[in-house]
Amino acid sequence: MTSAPSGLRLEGVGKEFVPGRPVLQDVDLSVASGDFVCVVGASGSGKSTLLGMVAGLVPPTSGRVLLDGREVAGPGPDRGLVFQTASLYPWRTVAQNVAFGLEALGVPRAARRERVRWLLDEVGLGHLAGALPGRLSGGQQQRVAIARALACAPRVLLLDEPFGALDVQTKEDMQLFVRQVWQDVTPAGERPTVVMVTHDTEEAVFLARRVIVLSSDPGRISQEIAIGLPEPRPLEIKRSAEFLRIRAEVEDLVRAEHRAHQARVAAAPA
Ligand SMILES: Nc1ncnc2c1ncn2[C@@H]1O[C@H](COP(=O)(O)OP(=O)(O)OP(=O)(O)O)[C@@H](O)[C@H]1O
Repeated sequence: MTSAPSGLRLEGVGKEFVPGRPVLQDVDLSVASGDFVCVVGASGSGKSTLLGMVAGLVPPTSGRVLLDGREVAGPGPDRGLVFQTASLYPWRTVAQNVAFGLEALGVPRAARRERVRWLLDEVGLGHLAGALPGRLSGGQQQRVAIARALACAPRVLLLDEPFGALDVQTKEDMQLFVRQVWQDVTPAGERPTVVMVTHDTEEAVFLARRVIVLSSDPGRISQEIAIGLPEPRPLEIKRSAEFLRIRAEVEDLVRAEHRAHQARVAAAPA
């Protein structure tokens, strides 16, 4: 018996919300288990749609999404999702928010408590376990959302512009944090696969081991750039010549896609 290929695979994936007007077309992508991939591209190129398909929230019009060889047919605990706004349950404490998915899975109370405690320590918020989300800063709320997404030990962590609403310093703290989480997310040290959408090319190059650039009209993968920066990556690496070179390359690609999109919009009949 051969074992199923491990990791995430998109095979000829396309999406049309309006028939005949594809948002995404022929997307082929393989993400090895434990890899960290960032998706960048012009606004409206279909980045969130792509993530939504992996999450199982957006059914593809064509092609298929496979996780460890099994076709994704809907949301599941093997994929954790975090959006730009933390969307925590305001009436539940921090610990209760993190425990939500574990309750839904019927994990016994003692095991739940232990897992939640471990996760809150991991995200540096153990002291706020009993607080309501309204008391937390934006960065803290995103940490809780990430802890909640990790609670069921997902195979894949899907991040959709998770730090887009944060100030620059908090954002950098969160970038270091998410890389740390990626490195030691379970007591066993197992690494989740991370797929993150961001508008911020510096963030993409700092975080990812591979950056995927989407083209527009329809969205397709136009480039895949391996980020060969050394590990671990301190913030200072952002000032290195190699980092700046890769960042400029990614920025040029995204800018070219954006301009091509604008030119097509301008040329389209009114
Ligand atoms: N549920 C939906 N129904 C109809 N059209 C949709 C739906 N979701 C997305 N779209 C359209 O699909 C296109 C791609 O949207 P998507 O949000 O995936 O792009 P994006 O690259 O994430 O954009 P941004 O960078 O601005 O967040 C847009 O034209 C959007 O209007």
